Amino acid sequence: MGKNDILSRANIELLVNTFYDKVKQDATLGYLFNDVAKTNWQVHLPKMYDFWEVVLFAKGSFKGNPMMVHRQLHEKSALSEAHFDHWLVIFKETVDELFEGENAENIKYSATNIAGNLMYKLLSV
Ligand code: HEM
Repeated sequence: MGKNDILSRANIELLVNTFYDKVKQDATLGYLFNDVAKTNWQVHLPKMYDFWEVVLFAKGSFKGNPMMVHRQLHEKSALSEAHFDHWLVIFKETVDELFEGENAENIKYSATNIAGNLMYKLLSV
């Protein structure tokens, strides 16, 4: 039996929840959320559902400024290429664990582009 594709908001919620469950406990990334940003997960998770709904389905209501948020984070505690590479590994791994199909490929592709863009703007001085 193959897996299903990412087709709904509920699917995005599962992906995002599973991804951040790993990130929270991750040796490379966890402290940035837990100790540096002191993330309020009840706020951050719904924001991320909105974000990916806009990226994947071009609908929804994400309001935010990812560039500014990551720049502020970077100023508090330096981000490196290794952080972004690892973020992407966990993200792609989580997508592949749960889903399969055109949108699953699209979301990995978008994540790679956005990560590359953030990295370029934050890390190339
Ligand atoms: C080095 C890798 C990354 C780290 C350590 C990181 C960390 C964070 C943290 C700490 C926040 C703030 C959470 C809070 O409000 O407490 C955040 C917000 C966010 N991140 Fe990342 N992030 C990374 C990469 C990415 C990538 C690659 C994407 C998109 C593909 C992304 C999308 C977002 C979005 C949309 C927000 C919300 C921005 C807003 O509130 O306006 N992040 N991230």
